[in-house]
Amino acid sequence: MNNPKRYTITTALPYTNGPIHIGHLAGVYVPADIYARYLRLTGKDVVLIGGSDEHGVPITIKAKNEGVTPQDIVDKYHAIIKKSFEDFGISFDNYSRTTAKIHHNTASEFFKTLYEKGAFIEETTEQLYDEKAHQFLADRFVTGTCPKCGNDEAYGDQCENCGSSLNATDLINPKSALTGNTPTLKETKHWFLPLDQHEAFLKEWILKSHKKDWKPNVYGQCKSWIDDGLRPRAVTRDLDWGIPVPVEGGEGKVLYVWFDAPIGYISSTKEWADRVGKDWEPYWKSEDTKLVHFIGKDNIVFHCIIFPAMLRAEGSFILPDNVPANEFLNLEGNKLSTSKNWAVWLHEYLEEFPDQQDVLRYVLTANAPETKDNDFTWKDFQARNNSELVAIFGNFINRVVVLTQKYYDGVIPEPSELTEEDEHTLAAIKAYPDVIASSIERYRFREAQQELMNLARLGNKYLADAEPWKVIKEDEDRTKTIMYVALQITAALGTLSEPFLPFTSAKLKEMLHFDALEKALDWQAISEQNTLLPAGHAIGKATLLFSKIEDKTIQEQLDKLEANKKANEAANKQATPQKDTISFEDFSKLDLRVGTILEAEKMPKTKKLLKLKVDTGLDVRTIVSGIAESFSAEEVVGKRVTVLVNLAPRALRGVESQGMILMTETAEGQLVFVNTDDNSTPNGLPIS
Ligand SMILES: Nc1ncnc2c1ncn2[C@@H]1O[C@H](COP(=O)(O)OP(=O)(O)OP(=O)(O)O)[C@@H](O)[C@H]1O
Ligand SMILES: [Zn+2]
Repeated sequence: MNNPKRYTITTALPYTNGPIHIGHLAGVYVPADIYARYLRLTGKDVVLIGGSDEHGVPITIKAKNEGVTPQDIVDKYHAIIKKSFEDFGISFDNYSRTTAKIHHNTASEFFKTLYEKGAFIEETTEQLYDEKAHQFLADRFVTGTCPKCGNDEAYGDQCENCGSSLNATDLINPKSALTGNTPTLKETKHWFLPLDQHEAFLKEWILKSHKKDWKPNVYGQCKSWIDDGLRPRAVTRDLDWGIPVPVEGGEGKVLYVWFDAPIGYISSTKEWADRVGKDWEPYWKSEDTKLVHFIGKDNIVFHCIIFPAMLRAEGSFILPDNVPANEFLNLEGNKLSTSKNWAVWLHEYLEEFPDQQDVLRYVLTANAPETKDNDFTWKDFQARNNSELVAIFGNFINRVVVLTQKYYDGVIPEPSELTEEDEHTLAAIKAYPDVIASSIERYRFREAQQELMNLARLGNKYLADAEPWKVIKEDEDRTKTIMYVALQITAALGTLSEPFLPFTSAKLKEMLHFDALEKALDWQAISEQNTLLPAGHAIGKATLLFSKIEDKTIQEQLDKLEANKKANEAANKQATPQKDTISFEDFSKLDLRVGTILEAEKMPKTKKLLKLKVDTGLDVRTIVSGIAESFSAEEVVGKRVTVLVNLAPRALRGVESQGMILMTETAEGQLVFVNTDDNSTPNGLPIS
């Protein structure tokens, strides 16, 4: 859309079953924030909308597991999420939540309007029912095998392996997530959005009109959905957590979370408009408004197919101009996961890296999963900080400001004659706003940030070539000109860095005393004005913009991840189920004795086996034991052990083993000897 009058920018509503992690930031919030900040700098009318998504099944399951109410869960995470976004500088104009009254009313009204327009079909169907929990099962309440790809852990609404959207009844071998029971089928009435009736329109709108301007990953997913054939989709659920279905027959039912969540963008806009005294409607209903949804790839179908179908069925709303969905960010080679605690959590980062928001923003943008999944590694984080932010950006600013203070007490000198190189450099500055803008407007934030860094590189190179610290010894006038030109670059960086590095930009503007300038240096000014910082303008002292990150800091983060992984494995390790019952007679067949290991040697060419000589009290015998990965031969000699002495002998790698040493295994995979607690027990005592 050319020259829209206003922009409504929405960001996926984070689900309040956990805090924000770097995947959310890279996929959604950082690019949206860059976009919004850039547009504001160019004087556009922008509203950046966010809020917490607080309904749906996973929250009720989490509440049940923790013995608290769903409201407790969402209150907790909403607070953490909201605060961490603020501290990180995501410049939401409004951040709301779907449990807010304004949202309940808005979503309820929206449903009623569609109902009255006859936009739904009502159907009594057989749904999965858990007889033990006395509850219908949908969405995350059921798991089973995906009919499309065979993934055994598909959910009742979606398979995360192949991305298919499913109905719970599609699952093969469904299981209740509440009780583990195999559900039965029971009749219930629901309202469906007949997506098939919108197919012709969606084909025209997406496949024809947006073939060129939507990202190939987004277009491709939409095409495959449409080519697959769209089917009616239930928009209500049998559940007691959510927005009650506001029509006759809706008792005990709520709106499907994916029906109410995108309406959350509208209610959040209303909340904002009320607060600032504006009219919300143009932001959603006016044809000259550009609506853009920032999301991750798993949300494409909801924003490109289902929500547009809802908006169109309602009739008075505009549709998104673009949905620049990102692919996924991974962490150190593994999928980010809230439930598995495999993440870098924003609220923790903010504590552990105080005043370094921009470093994370920078790295997430430099490595953004714009066209394919990407990996975040702490080593890359360190390298980009040290060799790009510190060595290029920070270094350039620091040198210029320090020299200006040293030579001219911070007052910008009067330039004399400009060389060709100076003219070139000044002309190059003017080109940057458009170059960066063009990338941002095509949602290529990595490329845009690269260009910003190229401007800092240009500054570094200019300074290195011109060598003012040498020239000052012989030519004061020339030095003044060099410093003047270099200072113009610092000023351009002050403005152009704002969308990407807002905290740094603020510090830089402060350092360069932007507020004492006659005319504000907005985006356009950089390309229009010949002089950004005029001679005679006084700047402040150099302050540190970025600092080196040491290996130790990175190692601490890696250790923390490793510890999380271990703790998670331990927590997830389930108690081994009990084996079949045996009789007392069976048990009494086992002859267990107290013994002592007398000798031990590693079996050649094996990883696990130790050959042991064990005093069983009856005799000294050879036992081959698979414990070499946990113990060395030396450390087991003298160990008191429990031995099963009447196990039929068997040959292991050519050595006959005459019995078995009893061991147990910890969650971390460490073997532990089963032992009497009294080390003076004589060998050979039977255990019974
Ligand atoms: N690893 C990731 N990379 C990029 N985007 C992501 C990633 N994880 C989530 N997102 C996006 O962030 C937005 C908010 O995510 P949401 O709160 O729904 O969490 P989610 O998808 O359930 O992820 P998780 O289970 O890791 O918390 C969504 O648009 C989602 O697509
Ligand atoms: Zn699948």
